[in-house]
Amino acid sequence: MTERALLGARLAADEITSDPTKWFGSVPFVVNPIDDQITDAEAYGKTISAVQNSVIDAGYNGVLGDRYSSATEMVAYTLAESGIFQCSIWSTSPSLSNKVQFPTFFRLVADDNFQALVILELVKSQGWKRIGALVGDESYGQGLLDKVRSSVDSYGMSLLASYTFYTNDPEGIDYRVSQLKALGARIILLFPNGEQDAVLLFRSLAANGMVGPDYVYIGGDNLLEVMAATENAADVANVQGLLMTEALEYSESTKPFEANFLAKYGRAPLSGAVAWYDATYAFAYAFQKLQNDYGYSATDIANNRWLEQNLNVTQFTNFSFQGAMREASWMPDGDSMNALFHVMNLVNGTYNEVAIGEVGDLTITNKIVFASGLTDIPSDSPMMVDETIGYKKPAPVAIIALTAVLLALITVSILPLAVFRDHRLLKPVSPLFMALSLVGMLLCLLSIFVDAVGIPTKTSCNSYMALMAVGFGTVVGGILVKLRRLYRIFDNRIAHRRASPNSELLAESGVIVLVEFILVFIWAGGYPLLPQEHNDLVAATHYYTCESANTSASKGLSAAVFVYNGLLVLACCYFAFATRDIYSAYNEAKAIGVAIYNILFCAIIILLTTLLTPLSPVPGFLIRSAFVLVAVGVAYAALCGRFLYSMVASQALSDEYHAADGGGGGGPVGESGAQHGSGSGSAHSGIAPLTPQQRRQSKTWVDPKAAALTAGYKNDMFPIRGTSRITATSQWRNFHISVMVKPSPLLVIVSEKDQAVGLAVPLKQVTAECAEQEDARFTVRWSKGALQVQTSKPADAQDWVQTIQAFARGDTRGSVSPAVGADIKRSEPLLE
Ligand SMILES: NCCCC(=O)O
Repeated sequence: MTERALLGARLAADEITSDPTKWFGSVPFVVNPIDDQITDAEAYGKTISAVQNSVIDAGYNGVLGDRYSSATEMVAYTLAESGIFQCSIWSTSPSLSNKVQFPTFFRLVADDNFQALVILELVKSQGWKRIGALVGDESYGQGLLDKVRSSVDSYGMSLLASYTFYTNDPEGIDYRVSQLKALGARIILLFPNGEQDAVLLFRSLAANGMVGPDYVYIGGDNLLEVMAATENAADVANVQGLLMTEALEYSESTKPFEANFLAKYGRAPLSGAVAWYDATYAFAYAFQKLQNDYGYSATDIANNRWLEQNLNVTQFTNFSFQGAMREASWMPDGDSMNALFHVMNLVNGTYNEVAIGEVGDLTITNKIVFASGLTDIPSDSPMMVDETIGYKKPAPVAIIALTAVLLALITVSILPLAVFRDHRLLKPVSPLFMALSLVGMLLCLLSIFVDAVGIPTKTSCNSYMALMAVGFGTVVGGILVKLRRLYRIFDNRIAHRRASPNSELLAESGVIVLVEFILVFIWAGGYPLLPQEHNDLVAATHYYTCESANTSASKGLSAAVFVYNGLLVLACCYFAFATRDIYSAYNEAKAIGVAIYNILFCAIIILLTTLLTPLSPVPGFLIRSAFVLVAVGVAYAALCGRFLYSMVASQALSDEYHAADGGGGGGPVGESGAQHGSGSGSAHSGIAPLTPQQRRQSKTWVDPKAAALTAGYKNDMFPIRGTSRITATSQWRNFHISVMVKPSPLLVIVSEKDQAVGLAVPLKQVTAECAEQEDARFTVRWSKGALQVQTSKPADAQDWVQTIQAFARGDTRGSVSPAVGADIKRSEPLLE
């Protein structure tokens, strides 16, 4: 018996003893505390023996207590055979109403069926409809939960979930708390067994981020003990705004009791004291009734002679009296006729009454102050944050605007590639492959628009996947084919003999993209992506994803697409590295390397952020799209933009020159002062050079190569490497190479980049040879050097060897090959 119980009961007993005329004469009425031996559930055996030895055998006439229902049940069970009655003011489990099990138990407090309904009425008064419950495993909580569970429907509410937890399983408490959080419960009923598990529960709620303005906790009356204990202050502080129902004890009618209590003990009574006071009087009235009904004396009562009557609880409690709280009377099962409650609200460590009443008549007396410190009623559901992307939010709009600009630039770029495909600055870097890359880039950019859709559809989900896969494959496939072409021309000693024609390279790109198409068709056709709406109740977010109904197949196909494209990128990186030192007029290999390394970097960032980081949809979209834009932007600049810019700049320079020259013939020497692959030493400028047919039709046109041969002169520009004072041993660099008969037979090599760098070797010292018939390279050797010269086709190489040999002999006609003699075309560009 707690001190507050003992003080309340003793006040009543002393009053009874001090009024012998009214009560029991000289027989004193005494209340003694007996240790119920309860420390935990395992101690119930001790409780039973304590009741047997210290109550029944000791000849007590009645029992006040116990507190918690589980202990009270053990006491009542033990007392049943003896016929000794027991009254509790605190044990509220409905199970104690069972008079078969607990025939001598009665109570001066309403059972929890009433408390549960008052709690539901409180919930209803705030407009809440969704509740959750965390419940201890003992009789009290389970009883409350049973009533809540069976009554929510009639209150128009739903119990999202109820979890029973165990004091000896703290991890289980955490798990159950997190489960409730995942269900989005915001209004949560707490029915712990007692102080110990209530504190564990409070800690778990805090650890799971379930305290604060979004959450409301409502407990039953046993939370009072938890709240009262000062050692729990830190844990209790976490559940500010907590609401707690409690049997109504103190009111205007208890003022006389409070005054007497204060006068006797020098302090105000605590919760429970007045109820124990009334319970003590209940026994006095019951014994007095026994005297009246059966003629027992006070001593007979004290000696338990009345037990011979074998009274049941209905007979024993068949009276009423005006208690300190209110009139006390009982139902036939010994439960109190009174079921008045009030609701307390925890605000900054104090408890304010906010509601009072009974089932069907609960009145809100004061506004509830919630954990926010405000009286605004929190929602019973998470306030879902809209995480859909859409075309209206500022950040996605910015990305979409950038995408639109890049998309327009790339679209506009395709036209000049087609119109000026033979321009001297475009043709060497293959406008066809530029256009192919641009189409791939366009597809990637279009995927951003589709990705940004607010509410995805089956079409948008699969379109995004298809656009990204095919677009990526087209860009990277084109790069791979192009790099491999460079590699074959310059580094692969076996393959270099034959540069791949465009048709072959187009076919290779087509095969790469075809594999992407096949994967996309299998995916979209067999396991299509479907929009999935998500309401994440833990993060309180609403968003959509695209997922296949067959997760395994979808994951497999996703992995196949990633692996395939990853291998393409790795192959590109290999060829980019292998061809990094290839020199060309436009540093083409290096530019492609920059593009592919950048694509690899962006792809890795996108993959890492997509797979490893749990990003919410909008940030995920922003990162994904930003890196697609970077990848496409850099690839565009490196693979296409800079050539178009050079062409436009070159045209502007040409126009300026023509304007200054009055529009007369001739023009400036092309970019960097060198024609690119002219066959005879005459530089071409402008956008559209004359075709061979146009040249032949011109009255003034003279076959330049034939003329040059007749004149004993031949020149061109080729990549050259080897041992000499002006060449690199292994890196190809462009040089003008000339052979001439006059003024003396010479081989002259001049750097394309720096015309001050050159050398001249008498042809008599030079030997020239093609290693093999099909080789597009030829070698020139003299006493101090040996150079490899890379032409674009074997016929050119042989022609040069024959020319060098003929000029060395002083023969200016011996070099004319049948093909050259028939139609001397402008040489094919070096790199293409
Ligand atoms: N009325 C709250 C006391 C708890 C219990 O009955 O176990």
